[in-house]
Amino acid sequence: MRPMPFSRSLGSTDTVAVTEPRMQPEILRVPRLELCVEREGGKPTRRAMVLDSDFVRVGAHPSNDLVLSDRLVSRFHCILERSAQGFRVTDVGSLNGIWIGGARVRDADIRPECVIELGESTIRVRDASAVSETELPATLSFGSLWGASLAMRRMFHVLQRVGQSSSDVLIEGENGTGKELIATELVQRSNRAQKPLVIVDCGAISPTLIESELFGHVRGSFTGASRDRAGAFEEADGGTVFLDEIGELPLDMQPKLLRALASREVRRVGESRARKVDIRVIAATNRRLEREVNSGRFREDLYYRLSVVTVRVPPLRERKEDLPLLLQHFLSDLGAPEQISLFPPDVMDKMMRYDWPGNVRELRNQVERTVVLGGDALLAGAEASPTSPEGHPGDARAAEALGADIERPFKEAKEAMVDRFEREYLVALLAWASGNVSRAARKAGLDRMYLHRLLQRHGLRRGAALD
Ligand SMILES: Nc1ncnc2c1ncn2[C@@H]1O[C@H](COP(=O)(O)OP(=O)(O)OP(=O)(O)O)[C@@H](O)[C@H]1O
Repeated sequence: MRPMPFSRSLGSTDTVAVTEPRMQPEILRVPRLELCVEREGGKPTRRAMVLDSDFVRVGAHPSNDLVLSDRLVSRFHCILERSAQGFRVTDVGSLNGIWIGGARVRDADIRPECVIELGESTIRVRDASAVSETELPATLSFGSLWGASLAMRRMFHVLQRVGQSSSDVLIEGENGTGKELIATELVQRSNRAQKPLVIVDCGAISPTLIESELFGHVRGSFTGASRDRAGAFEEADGGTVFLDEIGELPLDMQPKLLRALASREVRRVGESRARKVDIRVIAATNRRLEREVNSGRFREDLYYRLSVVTVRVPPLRERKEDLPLLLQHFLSDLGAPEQISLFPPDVMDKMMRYDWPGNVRELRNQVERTVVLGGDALLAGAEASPTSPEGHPGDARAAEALGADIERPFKEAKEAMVDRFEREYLVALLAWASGNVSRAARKAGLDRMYLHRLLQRHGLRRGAALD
């Protein structure tokens, strides 16, 4: 697909007109901040680091970018990152908090000369000679991922480098920001592209089954284990395991995963023999794992192991300049580029003002909905909150299309309609997820076991499903 011409603004320092992806690298001027530690653990000090990457982790643990030796600073205390407004500091669940100007703040936009207090340490934020120059490839896409914002283009740059390496990767980002798409693109660029990619949704598998899903089991090792079965790690041998929603992994499974990652060996449930596996692990989460570590829900050592290479995907509300390009992309994908006329300037204005809590997935759905149902659908979607009880004007038309049969008693007609709906929904859902029930359950927001039962009821899946 080729995006239509549009222009993007990178802020006051830099406005560039973009017509289509160009091959020449481009010099981007990126504002920088300097972080000066003026007090550390109660003692005066003077050390500085320049913040010209997209985020910096601050805390007492050695894996942070800025490590503070202070007994009152948490292992993972706060994050300083670029935002649409400039820079932001966010407390990631520290015990003693972050303080600015005598007030405890959870997150705040920061400016040069702002002083952040944590424990018995202080960091002064300074302007680091205004800007740094970064050479970025002048591309607006990374495979099927599109983005024109500075944040996305910097991420594409990082992804290009990560794609060429074989290291494990952690992808962090809110729901619908494209984490799975990134994982797929990374796999396609790696020398494991022709080897299996096994996706495990740690959030959709019951805690009692997750060990078997990951590492396999031998017959009789638990009720329902009627035959030997290889787990995801063995199935992916030579290829990649994508551990989605890694933040949901039960605490008691975490040391086992850590051992498998460190040794590249797995033991099936009920078996003492270790089996060697050659895998690359890509993990994704919509949680701030630092916060999970601080609250004891995620093991520090596993986080440390997973986060060696971290890619952070910014939420769509932080990069609204991506909207026109994404819109063009989705319209082209739908084979309806001319439907851009459904998005006149007043609609674009509303889209720009909307926060997109469901991120790019929500945008994609809204665009599809608008193309199918007409302009009203998107206006309503962008104005009402996603949980708005008012519904969309298009719903009336959609209900009519359901064809309610008044020749039958209400109860019977309703049951028949629900039945038809369930079946159609499940068929489409399974097709979308290429038969992968975990993925399907996650997309539909259903418990995996419940989805299995539904599939069985509609004759869409044979057998007891899990074994
Ligand atoms: N930058 C992008 N360019 C084009 N399409 C995108 C982009 N980001 C996300 N999408 C689309 O948005 C939808 C959601 O993406 P994806 O499933 O990868 O998100 P996710 O972060 O893994 O979500 P979740 O955490 O809910 O599983 C997909 O249809 C994907 O193709």
